[in-house]
Order: sequence, then structure tokens, then C-alpha cells
Amino acid sequence: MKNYQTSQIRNVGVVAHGGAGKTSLVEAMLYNTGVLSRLGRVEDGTTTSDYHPEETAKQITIHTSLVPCEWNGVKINLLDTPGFSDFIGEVKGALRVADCAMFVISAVDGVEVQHEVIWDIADKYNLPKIIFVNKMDRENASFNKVLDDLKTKFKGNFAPIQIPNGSFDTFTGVVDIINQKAYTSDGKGKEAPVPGELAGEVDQFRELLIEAAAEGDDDLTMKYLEGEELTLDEIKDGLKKSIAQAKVVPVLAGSATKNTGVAQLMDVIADYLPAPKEDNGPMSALVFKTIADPYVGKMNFLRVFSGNFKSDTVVYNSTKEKTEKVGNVLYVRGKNTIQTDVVPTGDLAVVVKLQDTGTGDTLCDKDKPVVLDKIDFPVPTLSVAIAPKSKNDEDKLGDAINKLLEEDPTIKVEKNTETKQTLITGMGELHINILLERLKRKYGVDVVTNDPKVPYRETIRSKVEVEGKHKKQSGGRGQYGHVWVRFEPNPEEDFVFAEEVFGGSVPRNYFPAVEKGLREAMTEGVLAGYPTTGVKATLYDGSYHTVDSSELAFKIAASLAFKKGALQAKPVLLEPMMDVEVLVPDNFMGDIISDFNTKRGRVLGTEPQEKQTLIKAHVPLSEMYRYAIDLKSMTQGRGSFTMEFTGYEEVPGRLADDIIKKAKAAQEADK
Ligand SMILES: Nc1nc2c(ncn2[C@@H]2O[C@H](COP(=O)(O)OP(=O)(O)OP(=O)(O)O)[C@@H](O)[C@H]2O)c(=O)[nH]1
Repeated sequence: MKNYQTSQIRNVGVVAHGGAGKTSLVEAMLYNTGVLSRLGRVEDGTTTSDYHPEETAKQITIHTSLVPCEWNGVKINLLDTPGFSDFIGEVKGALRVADCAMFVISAVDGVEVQHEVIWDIADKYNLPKIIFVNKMDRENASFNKVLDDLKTKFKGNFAPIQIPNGSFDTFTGVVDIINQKAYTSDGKGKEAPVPGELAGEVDQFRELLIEAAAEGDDDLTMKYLEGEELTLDEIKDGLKKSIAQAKVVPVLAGSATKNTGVAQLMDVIADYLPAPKEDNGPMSALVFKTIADPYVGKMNFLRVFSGNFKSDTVVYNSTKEKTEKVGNVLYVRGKNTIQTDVVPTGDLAVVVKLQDTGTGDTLCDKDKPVVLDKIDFPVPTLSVAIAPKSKNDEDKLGDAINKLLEEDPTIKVEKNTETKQTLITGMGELHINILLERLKRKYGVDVVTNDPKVPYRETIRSKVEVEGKHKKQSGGRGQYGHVWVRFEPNPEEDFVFAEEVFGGSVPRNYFPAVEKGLREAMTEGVLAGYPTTGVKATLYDGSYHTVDSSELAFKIAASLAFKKGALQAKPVLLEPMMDVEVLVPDNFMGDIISDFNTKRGRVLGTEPQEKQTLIKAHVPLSEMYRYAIDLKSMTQGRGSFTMEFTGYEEVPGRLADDIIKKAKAAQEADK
């Protein structure tokens, strides 16, 4: 691959709802450039971009893959992104470094949920958009229906620039609106005059395009408004500017698997889509993806935003505040790599084997450090507990998890100190399944999964004074510890220890042992063995023996006092509560609120947002573990939510009885 200058580069994020045909389209584009001798098929697992074993097995895209292709003297960097909602983080990473979002929409299925979700992301990045209406060869394909769908679902000036000639079994090619030429099927196709029956439509769409072109440039606007005719060059130039300013969204049609209309799409990308912004300042680059490749090692995919990125140099990671040594820099295409010495502004490439650099990090010159805007990754919300299957798996698990985390910014792993479970949190069921498969296939670690346990707690509701006495006389030196302790509720803190001992009834040097005895006893509550919190304990009396008393004896006495005291002080079970915020389109509000009622939640309020409503609620954690799945099915994937721990609340009586019964049965079984 030769070196390209910034003006000759097009970075295109290929985005869509799953199954619309992104991967097939990228494959056809690559085939047209001549680097493939035959067209790979998703069904056969032979496409260039979906080459990971987990992708060929499931026939879906999981990773964004970078596929550069050369066309008409331009290098088109295609970022083939996953369409399934669990992998929206990959789409966000790709669009952060793309200069344009290309939406692939099935002519049969029209605009689907993920298109809507990604549309909003593209809007946030102010990205120009282009639309390819795919699958024109399928039964029930309708270009005009998709066009109507676009106009009702999105804001935008949609202007067809290439329309289909026929559909399904009459689909014979495409018509280029600007040049007013028809092309027959397959590859570049043969040029032909516009068929008579399409002439009216072509004229009408051409008028729309000219109007859109005129909006791209003030001089052209004037000329257009004065009724003068624009030349072909002026139309093309104006259109280019309008697209770059996102004032018009060009719409094209074709079939990826029949490779029809695809060469014309590539012409449009090369001729009309914006090149990256030139910036000759000091070097800066953003890492948008990290992969642990079994052969190559760690691969950081980056985009250069300014200056040139060079191989065999030292760069500064301003995010981690660390210096990194750069060795090889590669251009990649699926599995294949080519070394390069320099990557110009705007280009995408891969650096291998950096020490500390990960996704979202900025690399720059040490003496002119900058930090580029981060990628706004989604927060994972679906958790499962995992445990190693064998000792061998246990040894490898920690390392393997670190590798997973390095590759995927949308996973969280944490060990819950109370339940002792390791929780892995991801974006959805499919995401978690894939992570577990990856653990096994790539890192040889087998795990079993469980539902997460709820970290319940216990507390007391009344004040009591109790005695704890430990006395043992069995020949030789005995053991003697004796305390009186007052227990009272103190919800503000986990535990407070105080003493009001008069006249040395318990000597000072035993106080720490008493406190320790209480703290240890509290880790296993009297109701169901959960940690006890919100207690103040005051040691106020007791007695000792000059020979037989010891720290151990006082510790035991304190522990006995706690067990007795907690039982008398009206113990109750507490559960963790979450502050939940759900963002959904307005029409789902009622469903979300009534669902919270069944989940023992309290809705705190709703706030209208642009196009959506934010619902705030207070819900027990035990009801929220599968919410990621519930919300997806309630809103067909249109909703999102976040939650945060806020504190503990008492579990209602009957439910508490059940939980205590189950916990006791489990304790028995353990014995
Ligand atoms: N008839 C017809 N089938 C197509 C066309 N494009 C794609 N398909 C088929 O549609 C299915 C999905 O295509 P993919 O290319 O995997 O779609 P994708 O958008 O990459 O899907 P994800 O990887 O899940 O995001 C495959 O079975 C393709 O063969 C087309 O133009 N015509």
C-alpha cells in the first residue's frame, strides 16, 4: 500500500442495525479494489473484516475492524462496526475517529432500532452522514419506503444521489442522478442511458440535489436564488461542501452480495466525502481500539489527529502520563499487516506492543503534550458471578481478566468483599456469553457462572444492655473475661465503640480486645449471617481476674455479649438500594414506571429531555440484576439506564423471613 496524504484519505464508519449488510458491503468494496480474487460470504465465514473465530461462528460482527481500500487515488479507511446493541461501545470508538458515518439500511427492513441509537451518536460528534439502502435484490425491497421512513424518523435533508433500477427480480442496476447515467449490475457495471420510466424521478431528485449543492456555498446560493443554472462542477463542489457541513444526507442504493451499486458508492465516497482536517501542529493521536492478538501481541489502533506519527520513536501517553517506546507501526487489513514508517494526519494505523497504552489514551510529543477528547463509552449494567472451575483455572483467571479488560472498555470486573463473589459486568447477555467463550478459547480458562448474591446486611432497631461472660476453670491457668455492653442503633455509621467504665472494673488494656471481639462477631449477624452495621456499642461495666484474665477471654466475652444483645435489640435485615436513572423515548414511560412498582421501587420523578424522558427511581438491588435484559425487551432496545448504590433499607417482613430461611438452610448445608 502506498503512502497517502491527508487530503487523499476518507475515514468512514460503516454503521447499522445487525444484519443490514455492513460486512457484506465492506467485502464487496474490497473485492472491487482488486485485492480479493473472490467475494467472501458471511455465511461461509470467509469475509475480510469478520475474521475472529467468535465472529465466523456466530456470523455477526463483534469487533470494529479496520479495512483500508484504495480507490480512484484515494485511501478509504472503512471501519466495519458491530450492529448488535451489546457492542455499541465499538461503534462509539469508531465514530470518534471517523470523518463520516455511512448507514447501511436494508431495503426490506427499513430503519431499525440500532440505526436510531447510532444516529444520535453521529449527531453528537457532528458527523456528516451518507446512506446506502442495501438488499435491493431481495423480495419486498423498496427504496422509496426507506426514504419515507428516514424522513419520518430523522431530521435531515435526504437527497438520493443514486437510485435503484427496479427491485427484487427486476433489479438490474442503479442510476447515477448527478451524471444522469444508468449502470447495469455487477461490479462497475456497464454504462447505459437512464431508462425512460425513471426519467421523471431522476429529474426530480436532481433538482433536490442542486438545491442542496447550492446551500453548501454562499456564492452558489446567490446564483441559485437568482435563477441561474449551476454547472456540473459547481454542483459537485457545492454538494461536497454541503455534505461536509452535514446539511445534506446523500442516499444511495444497491446490493452488497450482488456487488451492484457498490463501485458507484465508492466513487461517491472518494469524490464527495470530506478528507480529515489538516493539522501540521505537534503530533497527537488517539487510541480507539486495543486487541490482544495471539500472534502479534497487543495492538493499539490509533488515529492521528495532528502532525505525523512515526515508527521507532518515543512518544508520550498524556492520559497515563507515561513515556512509550514505539517500535513497529502497521497498516492492517483484516488479518494482513504492512509496516510503515510514518502515518500522516488523519490516517488510521496500528502500533504494536506498547506497554501501558489502552483504548481512549492520547499519544503525543513529550515536550508539547495535549489530551484529546476521550471516547464516551457506555457503562455496562448486566452482571454475573463467575468462579474458576478448577485450581488450574483459578491460577490463570486473574491474568485473563486483565487481558479482557485491556481489550474491552465496556466490561467491569470486581470482587465483592461481602458476598466473596467475582462479578463480571457487561452490556448484555450476548456480550457476557462472548466474554466467557473468549476466556476459554483465548486464555484456556473455564468458569462457572452464578446469579450474583445480594450483599444483605443486618442492623438493630432498639437499645439493650447485656452481659457477656467467659469463664473457664480447667486446672492450671483459667480464662476469665466479663463485660456489660450497651448496644444502640446508630444508622449513620457502620460501627462505633465507646467506653464508660468506672473504677477500673475492666482494665484499660483489655478495651482493644473487647472492641475486636465485637467487630469480629458483627461480621456474622444473628439473623442470617450477614454483616451487622449501624450499631453503637458502649462498654460500661464488667469484672476481671488478676491471674486468669486475658485478651482472648475478653474478646470471647464481648462476642458473647454481641450475640445476645443483637437478638434482644430487634434485629432486622437490610438490603442495598440503588438510585436508578432510565432514559427512554416518551411512549415507554408508563411501562417503565409500572415495572418499577412490581420491583418494589419508588419513582422519584421524571424529567423531559430532548426526544426522551429521564425517569429517576429508588429500587432494591435484588430486583435490578436482570434489568439490562428487562429494559431491552420493554423498549425494544431503545432505553438505557445507569444505577448507583445509595444506602441500605429494611427488607419488608415476609420477604425478609424468606431470605433468612434460605440463608439458614445454606449455612446448614455448608456445615
Ligand atoms: N440478498 C441480499 N442479502 C444480503 C445483502 N447484503 C447482505 N446480505 C445478507 O444479509 C446477512 C447479514 O449480512 P452481514 O453483512 O453480516 O450484515 P452486518 O450488517 O455486517 O451484520 P452484523 O455483523 O450483525 O452487524 C447475510 O446473510 C448476508 O449474506 C444484499 O445486498 N442482498
